[in-house]
Amino acid sequence: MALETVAVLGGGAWGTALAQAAAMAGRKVTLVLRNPAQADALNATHVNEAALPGQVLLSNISASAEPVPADIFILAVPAQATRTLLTSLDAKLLTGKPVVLSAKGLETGTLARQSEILADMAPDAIGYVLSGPSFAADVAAGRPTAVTLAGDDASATSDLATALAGPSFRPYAADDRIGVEIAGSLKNVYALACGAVEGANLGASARSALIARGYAEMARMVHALGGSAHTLTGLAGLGDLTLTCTSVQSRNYQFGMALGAGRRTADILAGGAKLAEGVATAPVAAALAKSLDVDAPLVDAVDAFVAGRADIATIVAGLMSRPLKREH
Ligand SMILES: NC(=O)C1=CN([C@@H]2O[C@H](COP(=O)(O)OP(=O)(O)OC[C@H]3O[C@@H](n4cnc5c(N)ncnc54)[C@H](O)[C@@H]3O)[C@@H](O)[C@H]2O)C=CC1
Ligand SMILES: O=C(CO)COP(=O)(O)O
Repeated sequence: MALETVAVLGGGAWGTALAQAAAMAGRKVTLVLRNPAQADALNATHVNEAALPGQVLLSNISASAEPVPADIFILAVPAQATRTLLTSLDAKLLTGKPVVLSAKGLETGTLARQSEILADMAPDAIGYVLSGPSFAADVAAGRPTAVTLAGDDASATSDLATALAGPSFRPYAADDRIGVEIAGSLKNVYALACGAVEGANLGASARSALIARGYAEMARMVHALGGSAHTLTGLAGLGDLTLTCTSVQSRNYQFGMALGAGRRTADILAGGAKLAEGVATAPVAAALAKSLDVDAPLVDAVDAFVAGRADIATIVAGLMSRPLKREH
């Protein structure tokens, strides 16, 4: 199958960074933005000022306000917008094509993973998921980055990884889409918690405890959904969990810091906060855990905290007074 041309749908920070990665890999890339003026400006300046200010994009990237045919599609809109985006597309465009899902979140209402949304909306597309420790600014600037790319067919996934790999962007092929998607979605929820720990000055020890117990919770969820907990040892699991849960560069971590410092979710959102996927995913993850009968005290705690149903002192007291148990 030809893997020469790439259409990236979604021209925010991550879509722009993935367009740059694919261009560095030698592909001919079209970045599809919904704002025609932004597409024109990108074509004129080779900078997507709204998404990655000052970052010069390679010349084999062009922008379009209309979806174009391509050998590879990459979807890079927020998790809650993926279904809307797919609704607006002619599904025939994606028939038989690899479609790389790069959003990290679970859908409100349906509890769906991104690949479930794709299967629903474009059943003839071939779904892959890409996730791992990778800030858009790092990827776009050519700083070394490694991610997981998971798909059902091992040989086709390796070919796709090769088509997207460049000197500074290294996708590792994998086969567990469930594990990768749950890891990418839940790490944002735990990053809110870890940011809150920092915002409330609860200490680095508490943050590491959250990371480790979050990892255990993630493993229970992946197992219950039929994925492999082993996936979590990789880039999409351990890699992204540690990055997002320890870095103030993470938007989820920043949102958590604001909550931990005493601000309310509605006020932070009203203040024009950057996208923090964990805010929408926390209640969905809590509902999913409940439906699977999975014990998920941290997801439940973040859900309650973000929704303003409990303050941080009450949440910490609740978590610390749970019955003692064996670690594994
Ligand atoms: N920024 C980063 O470092 C990384 C982001 N991601 C994930 O990528 C996804 C997107 O994040 P960002 O690009 O960073 O967010 P962003 O806020 O920078 O950009 C989102 C873009 O999606 C566009 N959009 C929203 N709804 C749309 C629709 N219905 N149709 C077309 N375009 C639409 C917006 O106009 C905006 O350009 C999120 O799930 C995020 O977790 C993953 C890895 C790294
Ligand atoms: O997913 C990311 C890094 O891997 C980006 O995290 P934030 O969305 O929290 O900035």
